[in-house]
Amino acid sequence: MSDLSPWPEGVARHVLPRCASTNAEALSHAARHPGPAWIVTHDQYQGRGRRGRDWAMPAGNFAGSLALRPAGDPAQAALYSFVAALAVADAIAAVAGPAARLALKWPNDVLLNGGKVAGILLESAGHGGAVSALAVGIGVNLAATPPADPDAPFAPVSVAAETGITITPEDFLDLLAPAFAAWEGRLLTEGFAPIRRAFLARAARLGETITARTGRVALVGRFDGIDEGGALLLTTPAGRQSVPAADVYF
Ligand SMILES: O=C(O)CCCC[C@@H]1SC[C@@H]2NC(=O)N[C@@H]21
Repeated sequence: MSDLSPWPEGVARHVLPRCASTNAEALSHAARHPGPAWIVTHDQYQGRGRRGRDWAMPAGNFAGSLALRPAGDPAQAALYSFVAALAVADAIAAVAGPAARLALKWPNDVLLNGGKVAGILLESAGHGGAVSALAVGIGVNLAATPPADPDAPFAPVSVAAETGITITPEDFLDLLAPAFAAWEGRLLTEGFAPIRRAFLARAARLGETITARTGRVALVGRFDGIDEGGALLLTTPAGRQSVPAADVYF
C-alpha cells in the first residue's frame, strides 16, 4: 500500500457498530452539526442504492458516508458524486497497486477488472433551491462480493477476490478521506473542469457505443463525454443528447 496522507483537518470521524444506513445517519448528522464528518459502520442492515435499489453489505465491506453542508445549489452539490468516484478510485488504487484495472462508469460506479467494486449514492435535504445537508454515501466491496442484483447493469466484484489483498473498513477510510478532501479542494478552488478531466481520463468506454436506460427508454449512442454539469453526452442517430440521469450498460 502507498504512504498514507494525513486525515483531513476539521473533519470528524464516527464509527458505528451497526446502523440501518450511513446515508440516513449522515443526513441527520449534517442537520445537527455544521462541520463535515465521515460516518462508517461495520454492519449496515438497510443500505440504500441508486434508483431505489437495496445495497447489501457483507461483513468486512466498507459502508460510509460523508456528512456535509455544501455551499451552492443542488446542481453544484451533485458534482460531489464525481469527486467521490475519483477519491474511491484513488483509495482502491492505493490498496490494490498499479496492476489493478480500475475504471469509472458514468455517473459514479467504480469498476475493478471490469466488475462493479463500489457504488456511490448522494442524498440531500433542503428547500427553496438550497441544499442544507448532503450525504455522500460510498459502498466498497472490500472483503466479499454481495449477491448479484438481476436488475443492476453490472455484476459485483470484491477487492479481496480480484487482488488477494485484504484491508479493514477503517484502514480504507484512512485512504479515502484524504483522497476525497484533495479532490473536493480542487472542486472548490478550480471548479468542475479538473474533476471532469480526471473523470474522463479514467472513464470506461469513452468514444464507444453504450446504452443509457432511463425508466423504459433506452438510448444507444456513442459516449462522447460529460458536460459542465456532469450530464452524459451521447451521440445517437437522432443527434447529440445530454442525459442527466440514467443507468449505463455496455
Ligand atoms: O447503487 C449504488 O451503486 C450506490 C450504492 C451506495 C451504497 C452506500 S453504502 C454507504 C451509504 N449508505 C447507504 O445506505 N448507501 C450508501
